[in-house]
Amino acid sequence: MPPKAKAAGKGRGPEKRKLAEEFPPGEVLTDTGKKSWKLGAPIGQGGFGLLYLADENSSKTVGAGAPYVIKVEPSDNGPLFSELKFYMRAAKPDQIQSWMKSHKTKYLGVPKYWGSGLHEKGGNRYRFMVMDRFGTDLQKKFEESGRRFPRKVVLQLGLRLLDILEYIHEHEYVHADIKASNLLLSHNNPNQVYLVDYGLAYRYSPEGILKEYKEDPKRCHDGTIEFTSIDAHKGVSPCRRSDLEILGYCMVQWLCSKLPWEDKLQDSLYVRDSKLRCRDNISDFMSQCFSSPDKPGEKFMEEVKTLSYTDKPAYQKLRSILEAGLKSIGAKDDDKLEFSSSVNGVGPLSSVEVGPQRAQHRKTCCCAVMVASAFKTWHAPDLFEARPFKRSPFQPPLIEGREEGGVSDSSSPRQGRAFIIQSERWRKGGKEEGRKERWRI
Ligand SMILES: Nc1ncnc2c1ncn2[C@@H]1O[C@H](COP(=O)(O)OP(=O)(O)OP(=O)(O)O)[C@@H](O)[C@H]1O
Repeated sequence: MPPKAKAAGKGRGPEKRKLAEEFPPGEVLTDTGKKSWKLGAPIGQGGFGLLYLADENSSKTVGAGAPYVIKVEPSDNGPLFSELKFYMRAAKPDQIQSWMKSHKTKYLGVPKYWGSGLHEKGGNRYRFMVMDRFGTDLQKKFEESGRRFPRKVVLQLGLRLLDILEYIHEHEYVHADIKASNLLLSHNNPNQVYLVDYGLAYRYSPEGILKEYKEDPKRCHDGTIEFTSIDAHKGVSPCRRSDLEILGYCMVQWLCSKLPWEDKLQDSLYVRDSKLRCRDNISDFMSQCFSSPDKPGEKFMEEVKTLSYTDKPAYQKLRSILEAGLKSIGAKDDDKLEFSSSVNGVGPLSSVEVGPQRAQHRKTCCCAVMVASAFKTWHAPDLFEARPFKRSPFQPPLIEGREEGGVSDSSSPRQGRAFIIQSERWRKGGKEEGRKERWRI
C-alpha cells in the first residue's frame, strides 16, 4: 500500500521496514536473465534498503564512475516489488529506444531497467533491480540556488517532464510523486534530467482499461503533501491530470520559492482546501505566489484544470504553452539546463517573504555545499549515525513528516570538525522522533 502523505523534500515517513544488510564491494548478483552484476560502494539509502554502484561482472573492481546502480531490499518488503513492476512493464531499454526514435527525441528522462532478481546471503533473501546510475538531485540544486530556479530552466524542466509523463502515461502508468528530489541529473551530462522513484507509480489503465473515479476516505492525501493532487487529497487513485497538476505546483514552487500552503503542511485538510481554492481561482492563486503582474504558469494550470479524471492530456498544447513562456522571456529551449540565476536572470518576484533567519540558513547551507563538494569524497568511508533530535540554530522547524537535508558545516561529537553530508529527521504526531546524519570528516 502506498504510504501516507509525507512532508517536504524527500522520503516517506519512518515506516518499520526491514533494511537490507550492507554487502561488501565485489559481491556478485545474478539476475533472472542469468546475467551477473558486481556491486561497488553503497551510494544511497532509501526507506527500502540500500543503493549500490554496480557494473557488469568482470575481474575489475567497480569504481566511482560505474554506469549502473543496484537497489537491494529484503525480498518480503513491498516497495521495490511495485517499483520493479513499473520498470519491467515500461522501462526496458528497447521500449525507450523505440519511443525516442518514433517521437524524434534526443533523450527521454525515464531510467532504463537492466535486470532484476533474488539474491541469497546468510540465510536471507533479497530482491534487487539494476538501473541507470545518475548524479545529483534537483532538490539539492534548488537549495544551492537559494530555493529559486530561473524561469528558463523551470520551463525547460516542464518540457522534459511533459515528454517523460507522456511516455509513462502511454505505458499505462502515472508517477504520482513528481518533485525536485525525484529528479536526478544524468551522471555524465548536466543537461539531462531523469524522473526516478516509481514506488508510488499507479497503473491507471491496465490493458488499456481506465480506472473509474472512486473516492476512498482511507487513502486520502497520498503522495508528498505540498505537491500532491486534489484527486489524491480526496483518496482517489491518481490519473494523468494528477501528474500534470503536481508538475504545475512544482514549477510554481521552483519559480517563487514557496507555495502558499507550505507553512501549514501538517494540516492536510488546509492544504487540500487551499488547492481547491487555487483551482477555483487560478489567477488569485498566482497573485499569492508572484508579486509582479506577470504570472507565469497560469495558462498551464488553466489547461490542466479542463481535464476530467479519464481525459488524455493535450501534451502538445501544454508544450506550446511552455514554449511560448520561453519566447516571452527571449529564450529558447537550447537543451542547456542552467540552474544559477546569475546565468539566466532571476524569475518574477515572489510574494512569499523569506525571513532573515531562513535566508541566513540558506546562505550557510550554500557555503557548506560548496566547501563540502570540494572534498569530493562521497565514496570514502563515512559515519552514519542516529542520535537524538537537536535542531541547529539555522534549521527551520520540521512540522510533521520526514525531511532530508543538505550539507552543513558542523562538529562531530566523536571526530572533531566535520560536514553533515546528508541529514534526515522526522516528526510524527507532533513529536520529534529522531534524526540521522551522514558525516564527512
Ligand atoms: N539511479 C540512481 N542513481 C543514483 N542515485 C540514485 C538513483 N536512484 C536513486 N538515487 C538516490 O539514492 C537515494 C535513495 O533513493 P530511492 O529512490 O531508492 O530512495 P528514497 O526515495 O529515498 O526512498 P523510498 O522511496 O524507498 O522511501 C536517493 O538519495 C536518490 O536520490
